[in-house]
Order: sequence, then structure tokens, then C-alpha cells
Amino acid sequence: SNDLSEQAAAEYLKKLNKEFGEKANLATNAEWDYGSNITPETLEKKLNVSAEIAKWKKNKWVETIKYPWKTYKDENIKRQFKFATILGMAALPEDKFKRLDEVTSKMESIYSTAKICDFHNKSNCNLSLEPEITEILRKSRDPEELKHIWVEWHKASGGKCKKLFEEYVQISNEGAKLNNMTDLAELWNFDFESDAFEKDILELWSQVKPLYLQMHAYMRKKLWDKYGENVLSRTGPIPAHLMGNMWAQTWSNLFDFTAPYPGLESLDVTDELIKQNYTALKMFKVAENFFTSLNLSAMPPLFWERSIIEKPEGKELVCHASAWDFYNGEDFRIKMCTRVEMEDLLTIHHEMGHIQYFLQYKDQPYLYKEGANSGFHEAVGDVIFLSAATTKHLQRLGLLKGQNSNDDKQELNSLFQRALDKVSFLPFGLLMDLYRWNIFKGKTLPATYNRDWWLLREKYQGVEPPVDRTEQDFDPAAKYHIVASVPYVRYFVSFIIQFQFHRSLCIEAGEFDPNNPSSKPLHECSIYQSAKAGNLLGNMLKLGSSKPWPDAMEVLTGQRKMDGTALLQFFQPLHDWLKEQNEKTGEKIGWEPSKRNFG
Ligand SMILES: C=C(C[SeH])C(=O)N1CCC[C@H]1C(=O)O
Ligand SMILES: [Zn+2]
Repeated sequence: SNDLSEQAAAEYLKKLNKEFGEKANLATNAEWDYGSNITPETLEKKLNVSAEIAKWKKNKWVETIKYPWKTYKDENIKRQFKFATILGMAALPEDKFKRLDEVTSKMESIYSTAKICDFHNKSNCNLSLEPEITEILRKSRDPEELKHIWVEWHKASGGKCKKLFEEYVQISNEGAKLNNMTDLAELWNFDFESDAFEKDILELWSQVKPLYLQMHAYMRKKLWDKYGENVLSRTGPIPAHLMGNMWAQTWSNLFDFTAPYPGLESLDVTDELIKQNYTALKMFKVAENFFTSLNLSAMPPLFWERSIIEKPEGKELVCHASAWDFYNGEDFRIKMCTRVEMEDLLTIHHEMGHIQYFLQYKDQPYLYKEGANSGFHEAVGDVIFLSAATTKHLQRLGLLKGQNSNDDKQELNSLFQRALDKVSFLPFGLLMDLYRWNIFKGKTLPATYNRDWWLLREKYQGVEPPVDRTEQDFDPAAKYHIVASVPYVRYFVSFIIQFQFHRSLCIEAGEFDPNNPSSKPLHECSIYQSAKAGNLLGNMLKLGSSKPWPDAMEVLTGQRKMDGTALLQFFQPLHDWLKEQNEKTGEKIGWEPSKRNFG
């Protein structure tokens, strides 16, 4: 119709949201069928469905932009048009769209099906990232074995994706320009609705960097004590293969020999989970119980019927954990190759946080079925786990006996364990997209893809490769989000704001009082069974992306800005202890330049 009035536009949006939801359901089903069973047939189906829908979107877009939406009065209508007029990669010509989809799918399947040979048994070359390689990195304390696993994985995954990645950058930057964006970085950061976003992010990093440097110096000393000068220098960057994680992004697997008080009952409850015959399902039920204790939603029937929570036999699938909204108000799933370990108990809470957000905003129009920004979506489950991982709650679950009730020491160990999860992650969460933004902006070119990666890893994370690198290597693509084209600064944002959310929910639950110095410290707070806290969180989640994220944050915390202060307050006792400890041992804070060749 040629009636472009605000009333007509409102009607148009109702229809558009309904149609978008139906198409999104089709696309999600095709993506699920491929992600849970990687075959040429499921790939073909996925590529065809997504090409069809891209064509449909483009035709819709031509109609949508006819409406003079910027002149309308209603903020809600204007906001929905603002989202509906961003076409994304569907703006590309059909053949380029299809090629981009092929290239990204090919990189994701190389990553998801990559196998390497075992260090001890050279004839066993069937080790996948999950569970085999992840398990070895978690448990092995043999630097030679760790080096082998690191080098082989980076060859089998990243090394095979360099050409594909160059093509991916080329086409997707073209797609961004067709959206009137300068480059893909601008399109990726669109949902943060801020023209100072990169500056704000670097400001947050400068707030928390001193704490990271103390953790880094302390961990390097512990690694040096254990492995000696031949494996790592006491004053240089830390070799990346020693951290218990393929990307050195979280260090919780090193708890046993790095905790401030190693002799106490271990807070890594993995052994207890196994002893108590926990299954993946039981871990999921424990996580669900935390959400329902807050008067939030239980997982719906289809969740339990259709989720994949253990790695199936006899087929290839994308094991990287993910949460799925099928946009029909009843079908929500997690796909995860769960291992019975504490690390996966965190990931289960993380993924279930996504599902909870889907459930809370399921009555919003399609265009608002998103997080307030993508960092909010990554924070929900982690906020819950900050409570679930307290000694108080682990004891309540019977996973901690609390034998040696030397509380102060045990509480410091607990805070240290949280820092191994959270503080260690901060520079990695930042550099993953600093690296890609530079590529999309043309500041990093293919000739120095690998060198520039390691320069950032050294500068922000203080890690170095265990062996020299060349430009035949392409180490960034050894990380899922790089090959699957998933933006990453959302996790850095999440690791900052989740402490703002946790602090506000603890106050709401009466578990923390910032004005009462004798109140329990923030890191000992658990909001378990607080319907008050749950209602406050639910009120924010229900908004979806219907309001700019500062409004959503204000609903929950009374603040309108991301702010590292809550994280620093949470870790204050540990920060003080680390400074004292590093002074005692005369640690150098920071690191000398790496002696490795970066490519
Ligand atoms: C668990 C997920 C799926 Se949204 C994930 O990718 N995360 C969660 C924390 C950081 C990041 C990673 O694994 O690198
Ligand atoms: Zn997530």
C-alpha cells in the first residue's frame, strides 16, 4: 500500500515481526540440523534455506525503507524500524552471500572436525577438541605434552583456515559497506548504540588492568616454581600452552597448584561431582533449580526433549556450547558436549542464562528478541554462577563438605578461584575484537595476520606462543569465534557488567550492604531463593532489546554506564593479598618483550 502514515507503519510492523519470526524459525531449524550433524546434505540444506531467506529479507527491506520512520512520533515504532532497516549480509548480491555462507561454514566444520595425534600414543590420531584435547589440557602437567597438543591443534585448525578467512574478510566487509557502515567493525558494534564504544571499552580495561597484572605476576611465579627456568622465564610473557586452556583465556584448571592455601578442601568440585555419579542431566537440573529458586522460569518441555547435552556417538557436530531460540515461544534448546566437571557446571549456567533471557522476552515482537546488548545476553548465566559457586552454595549442594572450616583461608581460595575464571579472561575478551576490528579497518593485512595476533596477545594478555610462529600459521583461527564469525567483545562487556548486576541483586536480596562495613563481603553473597532479586532481574530481562541498554541497566542497577568498580570491589580482598604476595617474592609486575618469533 502507499499509505506511509505512522498508523500504517504500525500495522506493517505487526505483519513484519510475524513474518520475520516464521523465517527465523525455518533458518534456525536448518542451522540446528547442520550444527548437530555435519554432513554435505545438512550443509546444502542450511545454505539453501539461508540463501532463500536472504532474498526474502532484501525484498522486504525495499518495502520497509519506504516508510519515513525517522519522522514518526512513537519511539517504539522508530526503534523497530531502526532495527528492521539493517539488512546485514543479506545486502550482498546472491552469489556473494552464498559464497560467504560457504566459507564460514567450511571454516566452522574444519574447526569442529579437526583431529590430532596423541603425544604418548602416536598411532591414536583421533583426538577431538572436546572432550579429549580439553581433558589433556586440563589435567596434564607435562610441558612437552602440553606443547605437542598446542602445536598440533593450531596446525589442524587455524593453519587450515587462513585463505578462507581472507576471503571471509573481503566479502563481509563489502556486505558492511552495503549497509552504509564504514566496515564490519561498525556493523558488529551497532547493538551497543554508542559512538564512543571502543573508547569506553579501553577505559574499562584501564580500570581492571592493575588487578590483571597482579594475577599474571602471581601465576607466572607459581608456574616458574613448578616448571622451572627451562620452561618459562620469571619476568617474560607466559607461554600460552601452560594455562590449562587452549587459548589461555581462563586459568581455573590450575587451581590445585596455585591456590593461596593449597592444603584446604579443593573448591574445584569436579572430583566430588564424579564421586556422586553426577550426569550431564543432573548438572542441568541443578542449574535449572537455581533459576526457579529466584521465581524465574523453568526450562520448558521441548527444552528437555530436543536439547543435545552430551556428545552423540558416530556423527560429527559443532561441540562448542550454544543456546538456541527457535522464535516460536516454546522451542528453546542447548547444544553442548558436556563433561562432568566444574568448568562445565559454569558453562551450563552460562548457556541456561541465554535460555532464561529467551523465555523472559518471548512475548516481545521479533525485532526485540535480543539482549539489551549482546554483552547482557552473555552475562545472565554468569551472574547466577557467581552465587552458585560460593562455598555456602556448594556446601548446600553437598559438593563441599566444609571440613576444615578455616573460613577466611577458604574464602580467599574461593575468591582466587573466581579470579582464575574472570580476571584471567579480561585481556583475552578485549583483544579478540581489537584484532578483528584492525583487520576490518585494514590496519592489519593478510601479510601480518599472525604477527599482529601475537603482538596483541603479548601486549594485553602477557602470553607468548610456546614455539616460534610463521605466516604459514594462522593461530587466531584456532579459536571457535574467529572461524564461526562470532563477535567477542560481548564477553568482555559481560565480564564487567555481570559484577554490576551481581552487586545490585545481592543488595536486593539483602545479602550485601555497601554502607555497612561489617556486612558479608560481596564475593560471599548468594542470591539463591531470593524472589526479590529474581523479580528485579526478570524485569530487566523481559525488556529484550526494546529499550536502549542504559535504560535496561538502570532498571537493574540504577546505573547507566558500564563500570569496572563492581568487579574491583568484588576482588578487593584478593587484590590486596596478591600485591602483598608479589612484593614478598619480589615479582616483576608486567613482562619483558617475548623472545619468540611471531611470524
Ligand atoms: C560458552 C560460550 C557460548 Se556463548 C562461549 O563461547 N563463551 C563463554 C565464555 C567465553 C566464550 C568462550 O568460550 O570463548
Ligand atoms: Zn554465551
